[in-house]
This record gives sequence, structure tokens and C-alpha cells, in this order.
Amino acid sequence: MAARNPGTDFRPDWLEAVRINTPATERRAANLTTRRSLKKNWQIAWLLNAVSCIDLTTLSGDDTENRVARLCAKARQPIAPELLEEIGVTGLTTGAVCVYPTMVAAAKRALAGTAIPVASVATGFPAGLMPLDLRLAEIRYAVDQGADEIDIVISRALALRGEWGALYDELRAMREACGPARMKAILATGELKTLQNVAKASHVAMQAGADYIKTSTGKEPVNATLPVSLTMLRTIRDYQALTGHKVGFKPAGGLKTAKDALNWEVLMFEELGRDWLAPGLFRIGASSLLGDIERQIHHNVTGRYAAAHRLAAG
Ligand SMILES: O=C[C@H](O)COP(=O)(O)O
Repeated sequence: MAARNPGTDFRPDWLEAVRINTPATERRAANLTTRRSLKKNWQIAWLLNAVSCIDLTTLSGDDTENRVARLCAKARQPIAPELLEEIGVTGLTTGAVCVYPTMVAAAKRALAGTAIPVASVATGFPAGLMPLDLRLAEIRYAVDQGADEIDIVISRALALRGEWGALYDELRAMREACGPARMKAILATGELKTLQNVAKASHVAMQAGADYIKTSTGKEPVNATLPVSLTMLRTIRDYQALTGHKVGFKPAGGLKTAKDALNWEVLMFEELGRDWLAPGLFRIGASSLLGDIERQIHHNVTGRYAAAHRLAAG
């Protein structure tokens, strides 16, 4: 695990220095994913790495303890063992599981004896439209239930009004409420209107001590995109240059295909380097990505596509 980001005092001067060239960002994001083509063995390695970085997620109104237990079984054994045996891989798990606060205890029980962390969303996920004291209480509840990581949502209204100091204060209080649990700050970038706002919100979250910055809840009309991710990765790079602290990144929402996973890994590698390709600094938030990755690995290993029912991951 990477050392935690302690955050800094609020530094509005760092926000004022933010400059975004939107067309150039879009071009770079488009080029990055077309340039690199991965050979079969490398593709298997990158796909396995992606699995180890997945926050395997269920965030549905009809979640039950049984569904969470099934999700945790997949987190423990994300890829069919006979496939892994063929390529000599052991001990592969997902990066974490991610659930609602009332499901944390069930997830902890189902993952007992493993090192797989349980992440809980909190702070009135997904909209965050609750009084701050209730949002903080929800964080404390989830930590008390055993959550190792907390995925909080930012107040979009504060970002849209440019009230960055107020946003910093809220996020700092959330970071404190998290205690030993790592904090992932969800920016809900699809609702922030401009890349400039995305970059500024990223800075504020890191200054407040976020351990990861995360694009989306999965519930906005527009979730993770490559240009938004590129913008966030560059603020992570700036923040490291300014403070020496490494902050993680979590794209989330709508990532469903092996190709998506590879695209985001390439983006991480090109912009931040190898250190950011491990679960301590990279997570992929996804409820329905694992199945396609497993199909792709099966295809690369055996030369044919498996019928969906033959694979452990749905
Ligand atoms: O944080 C994770 C997201 O909820 C996952 O979104 P998804 O259901 O579109 O994969």
C-alpha cells in the first residue's frame, strides 16, 4: 500500500494556476488509446493486473446480504481457477469490494481471512444532498461496521459555485471522520460542467487529504471518460510535484469491457508510470466488467471464446 496522503492547508493559489486546453486534452486522450496495441501475453498480464485493481461493486436498491456474499466470493476468486492454473497464476483477487454502508458487515464476514479491503460509499451517496453532520455520521457508521475504505461524494453545488474553500472544509472534515480508513473522493465529473472545474475539484480533494480521487458514482448520466480521467491524472502529477505525495485514481461508472480496462491502464502508465498500476494507487470501480475480462483472458489462453455459463464471473 502507498503511504497515505496527509493533505495540505487550503492552497487557492494552486487552483488559480490550473490551465486546461480542452481540445488538446481530448486529442491526447483519443490518441493514447489507439496508439498502443498489446500482444497476446502482455494483454493477459495487463488484464490480470486490471482484475487486481477492480473495486468489485454492488450499489443497488435491492442489494441483500446474499448478493454481497456472492460478490465477495467473486472477489476472492475472480477468474476461473483452471484458467489461472494454465498460466501459472495463484492468489489473484480483486482490489476491494464496494458496497452500501449497511452491507459492510456482511462483506467483512464474507471476506474474513483474506486481505481484500471492504469499501463503503457514504455521505449521502450518490447525490450527497444531506446536512454535513449526517454525512459525517454516515462515514463513522461505515468505519464502525469495519469499512477499510470510504468512497465519499463531493458537494457538486460548492464546486459549481466556485466555493473551493468551503469544499475543502467539508472534505477535510470527511477525511477526519474516516480515521484509519482510506478516503476516495468522488467528484461526479459528469455534473461539473468543465474540465477546469474537474481539475480544481481534484486539487481541493487532494489538499483535503483524499487517498484516491474518483470520477463518478456510476449514477450520473455521464460517468468516467478518458478526457476527464486525463485531466485528473495531470492534477495528481501536479500535486505530487508540489507536495511529494502520491494520490490514487479510480475511474468508475460504465466501464464494462476488457478494452475499457486496457485503455485506462494505458492512460495510467503513460501519464503517471508503473507505480500507479497497482491497487495501492489505482482502482477501477465496476459492477459488470469482470465477466468480459474473464472472457478475454479465456480467449487469449485457449484461442476460443467461452460460453458465458462456463465462466465463474458473470
Ligand atoms: O463505484 C462504482 C460504480 O458504481 C460502478 O458503476 P457501474 O455499475 O456502472 O460499473
